[in-house]
Amino acid sequence: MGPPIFYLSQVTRQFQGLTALAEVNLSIAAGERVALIGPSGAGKSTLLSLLNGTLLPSAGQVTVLGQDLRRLSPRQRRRVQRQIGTVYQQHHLVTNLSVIHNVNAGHLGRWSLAKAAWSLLWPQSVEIAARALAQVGIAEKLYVRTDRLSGGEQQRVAIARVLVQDPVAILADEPIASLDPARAHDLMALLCRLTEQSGKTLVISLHDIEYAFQYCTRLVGLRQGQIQFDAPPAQVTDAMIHELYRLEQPVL
Ligand SMILES: Nc1ncnc2c1ncn2[C@@H]1O[C@H](COP(=O)(O)OP(=O)(O)OP(=O)(O)O)[C@@H](O)[C@H]1O
Repeated sequence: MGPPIFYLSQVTRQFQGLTALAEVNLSIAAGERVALIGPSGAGKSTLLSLLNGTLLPSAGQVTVLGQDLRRLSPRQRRRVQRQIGTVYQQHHLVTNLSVIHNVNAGHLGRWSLAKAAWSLLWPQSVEIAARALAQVGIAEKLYVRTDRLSGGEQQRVAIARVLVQDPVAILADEPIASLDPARAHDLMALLCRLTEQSGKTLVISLHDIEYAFQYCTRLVGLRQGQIQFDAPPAQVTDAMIHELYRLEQPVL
């Protein structure tokens, strides 16, 4: 097995005195499909933000593609960050622009300002955008205004934008939370297919654990900022899940 894509050693992240993650150790290799599960506030989004460098740790070390993000200049850090694509539940699309502009935003880290500006008038890299849209199953929407699409289609545009970026790893924060079960399964299957085909790594936070069991190769259970278990689905028992989501008993 090659060097890990993500490596966290004793990572703690605090927000104004609140500890969102505490002394987390985690190593994720190329091609893994890792689900982050656990109750609200467990630290799943915080962990994803550490993996893509949106947040830096308060203590400990986060290594992405062999680079310690805290030791890099902003420019070097951006170069590493471009290799990590993130799909958010709120898709962060500019909905009054056509789909192609939103997909092309995946190039922005690499394009010059002039090319980016020019692309607003004359879309560049049409073929690449069209291929990405075909991969997510909405090839015909290339020139449609983004706000004319359904929520599920907009989610696919967000994934196409990440594909154009051609990242080594895809992170997804609750990507199926607003979808009905049929569309949620469809999207999970799509994310698996896209990452499996190209050997990309997938790290995905999920509220609905059924999808984690069905589609991921590894489940990381987070509770109160700590990893409670880290195992393949076949080794995760009902008792472990029950314990993960257990409500705290109020102190009387
Ligand atoms: N920017 C922030 N400022 C202050 N506190 C934060 C910030 N981001 C997260 N937190 C806190 O850190 C803890 C972990 O939050 P996080 O969003 O990572 O959890 P989560 O497991 O993703 O929850 P959910 O499933 O509800 O999205 C929570 O107590 C949250 O309130």
